Amino acid sequence: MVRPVGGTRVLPRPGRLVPRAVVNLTATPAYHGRTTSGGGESMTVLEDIVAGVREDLAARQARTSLDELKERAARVPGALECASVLHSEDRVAVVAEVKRSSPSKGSLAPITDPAALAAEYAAGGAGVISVLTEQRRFGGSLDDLDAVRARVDVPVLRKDFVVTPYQVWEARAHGADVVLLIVAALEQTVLTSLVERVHSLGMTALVEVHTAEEVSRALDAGARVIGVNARDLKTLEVRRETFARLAPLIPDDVARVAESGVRGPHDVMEYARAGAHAVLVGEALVTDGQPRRSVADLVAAGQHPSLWSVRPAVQP
Ligand SMILES: O=P(O)(O)OC[C@@H](O)[C@@H](O)c1c[nH]c2ccccc12
Repeated sequence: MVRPVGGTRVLPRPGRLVPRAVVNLTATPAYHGRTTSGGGESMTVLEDIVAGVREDLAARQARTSLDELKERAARVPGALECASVLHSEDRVAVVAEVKRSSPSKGSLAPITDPAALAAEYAAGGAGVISVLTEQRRFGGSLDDLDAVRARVDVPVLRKDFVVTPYQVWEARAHGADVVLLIVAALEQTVLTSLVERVHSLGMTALVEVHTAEEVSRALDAGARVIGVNARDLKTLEVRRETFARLAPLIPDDVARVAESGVRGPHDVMEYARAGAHAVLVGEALVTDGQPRRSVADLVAAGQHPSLWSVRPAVQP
């Protein structure tokens, strides 16, 4: 096994307070189910996004060699441990996302200062900050990741369409602690080797699933943290019941993250009752104009005593 680069830091407490981020409420609906880009053939949204990601990746690889990335990764502080945050038995962790736009809604918020927004999230009690780095459809970048990493002390998730080990090294070189891997975008052998690569660099893989079959693939690949995305990546519709359907297939020693569709505290409690250890929230936090308070409300909902006195072990 490869040793974690730079060792593992002890998780510090959430970061300092900064002025509230300014966010904008405009959203441009831009629904895409199937597209015809990418050579004229009909592609799913996921395939289309991955094709763009591969092009952008080729450009970065031409600029920065893997060896340079590895040197950079060796110089940054080691990845933060986040199993305890994402797998607590007495609270639901809130993973708060820096997300400018999405394929389903178009522009959500300009987010001119992602670090300030992340600091607000951390001040509100977010356990992890998720940063979209995909550029074409989500308006993110590695610069956003750098800015957020430099500002907050809580674990940071690189949210992108990771299909090569180069992107995993890139995540580490830019200070990420957690890397998203989407089962639907990866062949099983590639998924398994990417999970191993993420773990060998001391980071945590958040392995995203949409179906029962993908849950088994995630478990076979060695996932310790599984995210059930309620948004169907083909149709882009949110179906919150997907989490309750798939959660019983995920054993208790694996952290269950409910992704997408959290509108407020009520949804956090619903996901918690269905067995979520964490929730991942983007749109609701970037569009409501008071990110610190909104995160704090979600955190409070996830610690509600009624959840922990009644929460049953999830039965298969
Ligand atoms: O904005 P929402 O509905 O709160 O969803 C957040 C998050 O789940 C979503 O951004 C997401 C989940 N998986 C992804 C994979 C790629 C890009 C984005 C995502």
